[in-house]
Amino acid sequence: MAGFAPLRETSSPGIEISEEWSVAADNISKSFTSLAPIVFICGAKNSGKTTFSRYLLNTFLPRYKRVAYLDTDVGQPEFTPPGCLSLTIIDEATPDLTIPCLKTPLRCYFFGDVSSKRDPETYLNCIFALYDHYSKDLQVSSKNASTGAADLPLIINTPGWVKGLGFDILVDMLKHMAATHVVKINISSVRKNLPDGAFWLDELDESSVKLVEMTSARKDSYNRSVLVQKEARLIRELRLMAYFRQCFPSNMGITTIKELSLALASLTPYQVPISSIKIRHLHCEVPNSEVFYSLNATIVGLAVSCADSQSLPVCVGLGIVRGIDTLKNVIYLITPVPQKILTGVDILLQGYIQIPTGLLQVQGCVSPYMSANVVQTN
Ligand SMILES: Nc1ncnc2c1ncn2[C@@H]1O[C@H](COP(=O)(O)OP(=O)(O)OP(=O)(O)O)[C@@H](O)[C@H]1O
Repeated sequence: MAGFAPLRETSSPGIEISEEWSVAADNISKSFTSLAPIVFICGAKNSGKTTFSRYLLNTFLPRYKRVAYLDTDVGQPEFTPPGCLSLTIIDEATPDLTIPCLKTPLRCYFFGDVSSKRDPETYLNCIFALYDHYSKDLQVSSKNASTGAADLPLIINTPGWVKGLGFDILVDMLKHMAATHVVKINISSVRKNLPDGAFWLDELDESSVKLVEMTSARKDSYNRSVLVQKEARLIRELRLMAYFRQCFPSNMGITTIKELSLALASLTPYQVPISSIKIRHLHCEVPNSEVFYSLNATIVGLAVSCADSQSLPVCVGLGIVRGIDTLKNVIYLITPVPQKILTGVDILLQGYIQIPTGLLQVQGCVSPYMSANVVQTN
């Protein structure tokens, strides 16, 4: 029966891989010219881009051993907390296709927002810089000595914002990147999909890119896409909590949000001398007199400036500004970033990533992040 492609159960509960998906992943992983595949995955919201990316990653790994993953979905990144854009090298399969896991990226930039809407130019600059790092430094260095072919495939997962400015951003990405395959996942609600065909090319452009059009894997008996709506805000908060959970050893027995909020509130923070860092708000201007007030009780990107002033500062992780003492000239910071890396940090990047509300309420004490006298100004 047309449209009722057989579904394969995977080891991940609830995830089924259609034959269309499995054939596509297989064909892409076997297509090898002088370069390993560079696969750009796009499509409507909740169409399954991330799930297919994870599945493709697992398909690539036995063959290539290492896969580069460029995450452009700044609201719900795969391996980093929200607000980050990153390039990660993966060398082991994702055991569960439903659960994202945190990994240390090879390179990361803190964009500081959960959508590219407010500053598409900076967003694209970060993505281009990550892609260029792959194409100029990694793709070349990964060339197989005997075959001369590059052995490091790249998967690019993209956000589900495919209309208006979101569409223009996708086109700009595709024009910058030398993708070998563009995987377009369509859903049954046609008007929500990307345009048919090679939508990123101008009329006279020629391209050798292979366009792989496929449909979302789950369908109902009327062949309509079954889209599982995600609670984006909740997912973001859980990702941030999972990130800051890393401040503690895994055997510490922190299993609830309450336990985590208490543990974070009791953790001895790092003291960062104000004189050793620059503070930069990424998306708005803060008057000098308000900088510390605006910084207090926020999540910041911990960044290291580059010798080349044109390059974007590289983000090594996130921190919670626990308090600021302007008499002692120190900022108190909670972060899972190890001290030896933290000592290289010279910029705190502030954006719109907020402390999850669940962590602000600590039973038994005044919320440590919000107490009125944390910032001393005289
Ligand atoms: N093949 C599948 N089998 C079962 N569930 C699926 C499958 N594909 C996607 N889903 C579910 O649908 C939801 C959306 O999937 P996914 O996150 O992969 O979509 P997305 O296109 O990346 O979303 P977004 O546009 O928000 O980035 C998830 O809950 C996912 O588990």
